[in-house]
Amino acid sequence: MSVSGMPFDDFRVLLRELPGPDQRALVAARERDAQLTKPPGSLGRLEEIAFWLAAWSGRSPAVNRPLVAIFAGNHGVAKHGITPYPPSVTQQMVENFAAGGAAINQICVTHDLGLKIFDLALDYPTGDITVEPALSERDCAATMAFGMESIAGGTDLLIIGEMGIGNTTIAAAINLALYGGTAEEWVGPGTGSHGDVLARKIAAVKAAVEFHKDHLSDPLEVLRRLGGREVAAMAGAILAARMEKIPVLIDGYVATAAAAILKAINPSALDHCLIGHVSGEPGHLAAIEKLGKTPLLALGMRLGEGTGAALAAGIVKSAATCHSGMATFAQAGVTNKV
Ligand SMILES: Cc1cc2ncn([C@H]3O[C@H](COP(=O)(O)O)[C@@H](O)[C@H]3O)c2cc1C
Ligand SMILES: O=C(O)c1cccnc1
Repeated sequence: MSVSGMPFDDFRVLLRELPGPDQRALVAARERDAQLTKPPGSLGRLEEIAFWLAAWSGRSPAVNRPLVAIFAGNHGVAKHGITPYPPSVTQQMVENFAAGGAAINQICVTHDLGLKIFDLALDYPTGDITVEPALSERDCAATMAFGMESIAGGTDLLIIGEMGIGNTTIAAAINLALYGGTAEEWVGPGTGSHGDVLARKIAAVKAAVEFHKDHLSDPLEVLRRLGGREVAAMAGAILAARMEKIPVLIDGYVATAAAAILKAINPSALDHCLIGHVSGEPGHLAAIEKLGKTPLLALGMRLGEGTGAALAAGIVKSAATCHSGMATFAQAGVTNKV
């Protein structure tokens, strides 16, 4: 927490002074790529991914300790009947993650990814954003700091996921606050909100942005007023990864909204991130385009938990392995183009 002033001050300073890409590692990766036994460019986006890994890790592309970090939180706005499942499912799914029974567990097994779950005061839902801020500045800053600590055990590829019943409503409110448009454009079914439930979801997002409208020009205020603990922690984790030279894969609609807060403060804040997939949530593609990104996968998934980004981690691992493991023309005795 800041000793100098308000709790957000330290984050404002960090976000002003973000480290840039490592040009030496980038040049070295481009030089090696040109020697590998393939026509130039023939590995398409895999080559770009290898360069991105080099630039943002500061070394030769490698993924040896990928980590899926799932942040879980509960939301006061859920009391408005905006989602078909009760908030108790958040804790139950945290237990399911621990027991190995969720989709994300199986994807982690498939691609040999580490998995850590961070549950954030699940018995204390955030404030109801239609009538009060989700979090105090102190709570929001402390939760961002907690998210920053999530990578302390070390990783070389961070995959950001979440669990929190009601959090597609939160993500829609953040997007409406950051980008404008209408609530209808940003609200989708989430886990399956239709009919009256969907109408209440749209109404809650409208009411929340209307209630806080005089305070939304500062993205950190958008985060604390409309966000949630898992959203604040995801923003902190993405920021910490930048400071520690760890490339990041972002998952679906909710994780993208957390990332958007950082981009709104510093346009270069997500240069070390790729969007793992475009989810089935209708507003996700527009939200990704606002970040100037192109998702790696489009599989019609709409689950969260980091599942889409974890699948994309398999592609990122392949990009690193091709780059580091392929033979050069000279090594293999293959004739290069004349
Ligand atoms: C069993 C179950 C497992 C999940 N895993 C992720 N989510 C996803 O659904 C929630 C967001 O959707 P909404 O805004 O409609 O509540 C988040 O917890 C998200 O991670 C799940 C939801 C359920 C019900
Ligand atoms: O895209 C997501 O992140 C998403 C979609 C539906 C439900 N939960 C998460």
